[in-house]
Amino acid sequence: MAPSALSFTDSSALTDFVVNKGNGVKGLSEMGLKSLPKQYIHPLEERIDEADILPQASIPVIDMSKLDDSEVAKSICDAAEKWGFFQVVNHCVPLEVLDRVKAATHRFFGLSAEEKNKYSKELSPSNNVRFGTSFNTQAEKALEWKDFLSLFYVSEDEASALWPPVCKDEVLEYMRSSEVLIKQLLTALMKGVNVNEIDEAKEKLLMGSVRTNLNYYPICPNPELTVGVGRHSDVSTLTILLQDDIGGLYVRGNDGESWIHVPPVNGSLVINIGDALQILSNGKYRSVEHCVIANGSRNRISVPIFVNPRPHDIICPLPEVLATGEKAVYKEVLYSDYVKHFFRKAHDGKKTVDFAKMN
Ligand SMILES: COc1cc(/C=C/C(=O)SCCNC(=O)CCNC(=O)[C@H](O)C(C)(C)COP(=O)(O)OP(=O)(O)OC[C@H]2O[C@@H](n3cnc4c(N)ncnc43)[C@H](O)[C@@H]2OP(=O)(O)O)ccc1O
Ligand SMILES: O=C(O)CCC(=O)C(=O)O
Ligand SMILES: [Fe+2]
Repeated sequence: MAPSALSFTDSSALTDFVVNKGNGVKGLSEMGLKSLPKQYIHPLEERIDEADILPQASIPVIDMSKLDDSEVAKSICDAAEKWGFFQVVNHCVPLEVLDRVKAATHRFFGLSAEEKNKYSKELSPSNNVRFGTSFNTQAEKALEWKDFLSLFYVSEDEASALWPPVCKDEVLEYMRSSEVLIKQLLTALMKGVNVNEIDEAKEKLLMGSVRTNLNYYPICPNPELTVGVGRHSDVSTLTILLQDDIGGLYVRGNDGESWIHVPPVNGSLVINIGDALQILSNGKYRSVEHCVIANGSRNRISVPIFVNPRPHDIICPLPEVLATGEKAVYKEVLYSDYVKHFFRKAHDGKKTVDFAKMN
């Protein structure tokens, strides 16, 4: 039997229900809590202050149907330099594929806690398939109001055998259908840093591994006191993010203080530069801090595809970028060390990239 909200005055009972038993924050939300458990209350400085939101500002929306026009490639590079974020419309990923993966995400989170918990860190048949809640519950001072399923693609065989049957086909279809878009974006971005041809080695370095997360942000009793996802930058090369029609993703403005909302645009995908591309481009392209607020009236989902180097790749500024005599800002780092560093701490804004800074 599920415990009542009152029994959560004991912190270990809450951890047991949410984390160990696999109920997640969805389980908490569905208990109809009237107030947010204290474990989810974030300090004021970690929540978005309304006064810092720039209502008039917006990240660029780029029409991919005009990709042959050199101005479009230029606008992709400009957006990656200036904002680190943009949305694409009229891209080549079929809208039905996006609808199917959104439905599959709802199906996965609609499973019982017991079913979802079969993919928890402790019980999952593979390290590459993980259901969890918040980000790193061991390292965090305050928990985040989000459950997730993380699927690191290794092979068709592993995905077929070990990914949850209720969503695996749809996630694989979404991943496969995004490949052309990913190559189009990387081709444009590489031209902007004097890499005119992406050979096999470069392709592996830029997009040799892919992780897809399914995120679920259930209705929250006091959304203003917590966060859905805390301030962070992605550690990917780039991220292709599918969001539903609810909104709540905010991107840091160029002044380092303000926040800009990323409004849901029907059929669009949000693209953001990750730390790996910031490092490879020696800082020309920016991985920008972002966060997600919690919602008091609707359950939100999002489905990011993180396009990454392979775990055993060494990342550092590309020779083509340094050919002009520019000094390297980042040193050589083993990509899996970089990712482990990110996963082992709580979200802390843009601090992860310091791990790769030249001393
Ligand atoms: C969940 O909320 C999130 C997630 C994010 C993610 C943003 C991204 O940009 S994800 C893209 C990251 N890139 C890759 O995954 C590709 C490269 N992969 C690797 O290098 C490896 O697969 C590895 C991730 C390092 C795992 O290698 P492995 O040998 O299996 O190492 P472990 O010792 O098992 O794990 C290391 C460390 O990381 C933790 N961890 C592993 N996978 C996940 C996961 N999917 N989610 C969370 N944490 C994970 C694992 O627990 C280990 O920590 P310990 O403390 O247990 O040692 C953005 C925002 C969000 O809110
Ligand atoms: O849910 C979103 O809109 C963004 C989630 C995110 O930033 C992430 O999973 O890295
Ligand atoms: Fe992110």
